[in-house]
Amino acid sequence: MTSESGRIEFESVSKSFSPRKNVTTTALHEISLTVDPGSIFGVIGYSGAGKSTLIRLVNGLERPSTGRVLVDGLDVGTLKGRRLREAQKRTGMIFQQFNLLETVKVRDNVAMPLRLDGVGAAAARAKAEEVLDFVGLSSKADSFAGDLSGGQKQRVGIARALVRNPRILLSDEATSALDPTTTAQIIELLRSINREYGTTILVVTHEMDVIKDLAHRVAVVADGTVVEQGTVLDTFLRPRSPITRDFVTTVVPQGLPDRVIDHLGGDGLWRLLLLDEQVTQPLLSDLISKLGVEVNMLHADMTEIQEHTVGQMIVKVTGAPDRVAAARAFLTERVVHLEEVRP
Ligand SMILES: Nc1ncnc2c1ncn2[C@@H]1O[C@H](COP(=O)(O)OP(=O)(O)OP(=O)(O)O)[C@@H](O)[C@H]1O
Repeated sequence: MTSESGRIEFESVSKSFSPRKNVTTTALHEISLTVDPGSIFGVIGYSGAGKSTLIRLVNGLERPSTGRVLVDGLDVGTLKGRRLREAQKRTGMIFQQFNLLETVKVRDNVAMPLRLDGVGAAAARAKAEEVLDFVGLSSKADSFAGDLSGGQKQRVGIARALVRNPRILLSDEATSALDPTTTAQIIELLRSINREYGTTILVVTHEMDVIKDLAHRVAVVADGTVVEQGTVLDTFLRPRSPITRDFVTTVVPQGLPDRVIDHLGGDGLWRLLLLDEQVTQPLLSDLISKLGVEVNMLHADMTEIQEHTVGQMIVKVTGAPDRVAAARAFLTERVVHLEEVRP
């Protein structure tokens, strides 16, 4: 297997379900996406957007109605029997509800995929212990899975997903049942798997925080279609569609209360985004001293996105109309993004 393996391509993929006669649900419509080998790709959408269906197409748990899903060039939707099982070994999967056998010991849960592949008990056990060590759970190998905390169960789920050395890890809302601290630990573990093994990770989630902390690229899905895709940083800085804006707002609140906007509204009420060294500039003092305007700072925050610092300020600039226009031009030069604030 080369380090270039682990590529996933969706080529105009649609998927419909017909659970009953005369009833058809289109879960995915004309999806085209490429997930590069060794990257972490996030898919975000609300409940029912088609995320689980999308991820299940990658390991052949669902087949496209039209279009193709290629894993390292292999058209997964056409495979059957032994060839499908071989392809499925390239992908591991983790789930929101962990899907462990609760009354089975942790070590045996992890070794299970290898035992089902026909690997001998001793070799399967040795490999299970190796991956349990990687996820930091060696000490729980003899515990029953049902006796572990949620975060520990997800570590076991991850160990089980890694036991066949997959080139791709699929994560279906893997942190959605966990508290914020445990979520951060699981995200760090997934990042370390990506770093150390070059494993491609495809993660579906409804939480923009997870995208921010984990993914390199993101696609936003709504009603079975991709409404926007790009790098995570760019998506946070310049969300284009309303739904993407809504997701970004859950991490970087973008508004002021409407009452405040109504009170201050009109020209000069701006939201500024600053990137990396821009956040340490004496921006507002320069603005005041060079352009002679008044500046009222209404909101400021800072966050880390993909090893970049992103600062946000909402300001109200007042002065003569030509001075306010000059202030706008001055700021546009010095920040990465400026927009009017409206209710
Ligand atoms: N096996 C199935 N039979 C019939 N309809 C299905 C099936 N699987 C999914 N659907 C439908 O396809 C649409 C997308 O479902 P999917 O589970 O992929 O969405 P999701 O974004 O993962 O949502 P959630 O986060 O709530 O699981 C929904 O309307 C769902 O009812």
